Amino acid sequence: MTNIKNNDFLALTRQHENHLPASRFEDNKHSFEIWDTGVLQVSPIGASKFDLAIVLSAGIHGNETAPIEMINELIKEILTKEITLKRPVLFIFGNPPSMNINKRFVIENLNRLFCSTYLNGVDINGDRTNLERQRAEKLEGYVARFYQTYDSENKCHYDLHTAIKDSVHEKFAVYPYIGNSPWKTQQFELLRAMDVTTVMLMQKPATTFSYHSSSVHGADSFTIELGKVRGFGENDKSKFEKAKVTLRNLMCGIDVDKTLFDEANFVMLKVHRSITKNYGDFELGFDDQLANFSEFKEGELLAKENGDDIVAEIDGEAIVFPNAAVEIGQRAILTVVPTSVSKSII
Ligand SMILES: O=C(O)CCC(=O)N[C@@H](CCC(=O)O)C(=O)O
Ligand SMILES: [Zn+2]
Repeated sequence: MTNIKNNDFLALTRQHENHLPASRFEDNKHSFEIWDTGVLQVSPIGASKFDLAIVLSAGIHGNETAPIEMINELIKEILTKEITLKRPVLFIFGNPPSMNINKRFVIENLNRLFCSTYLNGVDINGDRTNLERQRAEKLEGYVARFYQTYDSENKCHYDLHTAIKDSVHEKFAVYPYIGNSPWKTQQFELLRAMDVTTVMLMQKPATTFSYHSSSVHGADSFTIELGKVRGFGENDKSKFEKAKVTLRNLMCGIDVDKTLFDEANFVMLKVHRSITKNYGDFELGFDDQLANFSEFKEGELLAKENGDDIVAEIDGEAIVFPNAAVEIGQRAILTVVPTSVSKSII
């Protein structure tokens, strides 16, 4: 029997924002293990070998509520036996205390603390071990435990977000840097099924959750931006339906057809550069409301700091995730340019 009241794992998580004791229960189809607040492993009963182990995370930023609500609904469908999983899934609500204050984070951006970055330096209060640093370390441990438990041939991780700004391309994915490895048609088709046809190819390592799963565990891993930041209960669920159906299918063993891949169906972009905020007076050179993927001409102003202008280096350089309020030393703008994946894809 479930010990999740009203089958609402999000409510349980938010009621216990810092800790939930580990527990286990099962029905005739699935075993459920709560590992911590916001961390739930669900596994099909009866099989011991699986072709794919799936990590689904949301709420790494607490105010990005649409994917949090979507994942909660998928969990509810399992708990109420509406659907039956074919593959084990680790569900993660990343930062429950920040969900409860409707903020991106409490002290520090959790999505800059992975790959053991939580060990480095101190936060703005001089603290080495704030809750977000502790959470990053724990989440890394849970993901490792999950992938080690199943030791499946394939691993994937979809880290679901929503963006702060409007966006020329409403839904888009970040494909973490994978060195010389090829991009995967299967993954592009899965994104397309989710209604995500704009993909940003990262060109170097990062300290994000998706890069961590990709680089440490070899998972097919993505940060996926499904729309714009809104409060709990304010999201238009119809806009997330294709993402939800695709993830439900994946969990239930229904895969996309990778032979349908055609690059013409996508907007493929590669990161041209990452502009770091180096001084406290950093300011954007454009309207704060400008949409992600707005293009600039060579020489147009992107930002100013310490008396210097930072300008577009080439025509068509487009901005993504502009944020002058980040901490000094962090990424304040990404710029992207068109690219092709045709030379390195399987
Ligand atoms: O809209 C924004 O400025 C931020 C949206 C967001 O949280 N994006 C992620 C992207 C992570 C990645 O680069 O893989 C982030 O900034 O953490
Ligand atoms: Zn986010």
